[in-house]
Amino acid sequence: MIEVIDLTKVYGSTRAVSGLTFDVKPGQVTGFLGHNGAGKSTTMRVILGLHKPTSGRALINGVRKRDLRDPMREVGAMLDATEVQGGRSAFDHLQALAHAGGIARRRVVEVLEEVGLAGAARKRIAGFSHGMRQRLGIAAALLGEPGVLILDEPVNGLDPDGIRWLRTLLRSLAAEGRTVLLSSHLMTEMSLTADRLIIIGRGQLIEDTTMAELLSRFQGDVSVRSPHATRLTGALEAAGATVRRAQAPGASTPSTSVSRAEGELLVTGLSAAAIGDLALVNGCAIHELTPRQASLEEAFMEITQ
Ligand SMILES: Nc1ncnc2c1ncn2[C@@H]1O[C@H](COP(=O)(O)OP(=O)(O)OP(=O)(O)O)[C@@H](O)[C@H]1O
Repeated sequence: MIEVIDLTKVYGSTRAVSGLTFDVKPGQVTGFLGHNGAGKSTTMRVILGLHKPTSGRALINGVRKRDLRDPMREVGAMLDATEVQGGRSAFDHLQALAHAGGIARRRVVEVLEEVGLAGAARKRIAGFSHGMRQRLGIAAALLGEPGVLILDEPVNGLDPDGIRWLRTLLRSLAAEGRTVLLSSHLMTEMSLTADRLIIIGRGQLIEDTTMAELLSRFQGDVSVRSPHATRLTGALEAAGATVRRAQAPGASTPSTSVSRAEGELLVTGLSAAAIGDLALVNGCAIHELTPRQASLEEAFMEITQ
């Protein structure tokens, strides 16, 4: 469990975080979203005791990070995978961390296997790709099998296999009852991974909700295909709908005119049922009528505008 309570962090003249309050509960993956500079990393750094709050508190399992009895077994984090010194091997790096945290050597072997770095364990980190460094950072976070995981942009640099692996891993860790907080700018991936969302802007809370609730609030559009697109467009607009012509794949500019040819229309402001009824009344054949849910990216952009 993570609790952020009325947290403010000021750097010189920059108010990075301002009166921020939220909880991150166990058993779920919680996504932490915000535009560049919104204050996500600052919040994570304060939770991890790396930066001192200007006011307010951030607690892990009810206490400040520095007051945890067995920190490596209680919280694991990856903030910036590029910070790791490159001279050592992956094994030596993790072994040093394990030694400092009183963790057995066999766990180092295990975790290297878990993150897919067993084959590169003896290689110098300096020669690692960005994705390998990310995997190493995740390995370090998992070393103590902690109940709380905090990961800042863990997906960066991972290949599609790696992204899928991480998604499965984080979901299974949450299913075991762990607390998982992760930030990412990759909205599609976030929508596949997170159950809850904390969205911040300019250091302040904008949303603290579930993924399902957020998406249900944002009406998607309805995709309509009709050989009578022009007539149908007129009828839909007269009923108050907004109609866009779907862009053909590969087209560089959106088409604003509706041709007489069969075309896909994207309609907002009317339900699929209302569109079907209007089409019937106006004698327009319908070849497809598909409600589309708003994407997390669309919802995020609308909320944070
Ligand atoms: N150590 C620091 N000293 C001074 N200003 C800082 C420091 N760390 C962050 N800031 C400032 O605080 C604000 C919040 O930055 P932060 O890195 O927390 O945002 P973020 O949401 O993580 O952004 P990004 O998505 O770009 O990583 C920014 O204006 C940033 O320039």
